[in-house]
Amino acid sequence: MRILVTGGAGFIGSNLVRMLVARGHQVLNIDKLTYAGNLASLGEVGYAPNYRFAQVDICNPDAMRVAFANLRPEAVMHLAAESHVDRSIEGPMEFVRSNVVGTVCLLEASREYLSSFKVPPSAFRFLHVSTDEVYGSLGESGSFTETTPYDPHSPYSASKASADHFARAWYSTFGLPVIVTNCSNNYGPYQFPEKLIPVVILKALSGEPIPVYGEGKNVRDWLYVEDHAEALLAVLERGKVGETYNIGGGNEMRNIDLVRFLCSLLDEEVKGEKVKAEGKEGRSFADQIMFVKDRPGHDIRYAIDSAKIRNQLGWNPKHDSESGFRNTIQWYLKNKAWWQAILDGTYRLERLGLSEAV
Ligand SMILES: Cc1cn([C@H]2C[C@H](O)[C@@H](COP(=O)(O)OP(=O)(O)O[C@H]3O[C@H](C)C(=O)[C@H](O)[C@H]3O)O2)c(=O)[nH]c1=O
Repeated sequence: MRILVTGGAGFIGSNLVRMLVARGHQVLNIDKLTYAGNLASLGEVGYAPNYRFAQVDICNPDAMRVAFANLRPEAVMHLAAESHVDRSIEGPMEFVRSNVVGTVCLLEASREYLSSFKVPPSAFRFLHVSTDEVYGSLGESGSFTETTPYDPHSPYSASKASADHFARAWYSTFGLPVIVTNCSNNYGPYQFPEKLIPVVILKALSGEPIPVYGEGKNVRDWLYVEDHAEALLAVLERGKVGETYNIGGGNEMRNIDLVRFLCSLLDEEVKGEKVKAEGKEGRSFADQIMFVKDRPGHDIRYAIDSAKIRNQLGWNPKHDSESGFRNTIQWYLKNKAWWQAILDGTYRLERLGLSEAV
């Protein structure tokens, strides 16, 4: 398929693009390259004949017209978004602009493309990728289904909820063939070091305190990013237009249990000389855990019911928490150049197509 991916230089986007390109799809990756967009996350994919990249803001209608005309996509997979809850509390407006206005601009650009190029809706799909945070916060039991009413709490989840509503409105009102997906917490290679998993790994390795918000009792469901990418492709290929699909990893954990588990895996993976050299012999990375001020409005628990996508589309996550988290730790241990450049700020040069040596 010819697929226009938005946000393909981000964490989930780059993992998805890698998979699509490897499977032979023609991909045009549109990314504005804001702070978390990083072309280094795509590496060798950049040279594939079935991959192209354009640094484009989805809010720029002229640039989007050119992108649609160049690719003539059969599908849009919309992942471009501001995604970090803490940042949305610090500065909500960027979330409104990227997630709400950006999505509406893209819906409009898609509608205009179908009309200008006389593409029948049956030959096109718009996959809007969203989050389980739109459903709000659960108590100790229950899980979100596709019919759970929306109840977002953070500026981030409110912006995603709004975008979901706009996407569905373009289906109901204009007949744009929209499908919405809502996923749980993703983790895996190339995740920007502001989210919990890379924060834990990198703080542990640097010997700094590992911050756990509040008492660490909040519960999240963890989905390995490659399983998520597989789910998105299953929805694109076999999902029903106008429907919503929840995508969860089936790995619910309290934050503190997860952080302790990651520390125990790190103890095993970073053993021997390095640990000795840092004077940590006989100690666990868990000793670095520090409880810090809680996130305002911190949702207690997310749990997702993935029965619909499992039963109707035959998708199942392949990674359990042991294999997924171990792979992730090993990836961060092997790919220091990737994250060190982010910590140093030098990865920004990648966006300009320049190397550090220039
Ligand atoms: C960064 C950080 C986080 N936390 C806590 C806060 C959460 O309860 C949990 C995970 O936090 P994180 O910011 O990694 O992810 P969420 O706020 O759950 O949201 C994430 O998963 C959803 C589905 C999206 O849609 C978001 O885009 C994505 O960012 O760990 C800490 O305790 N310490 C830390 O240093």
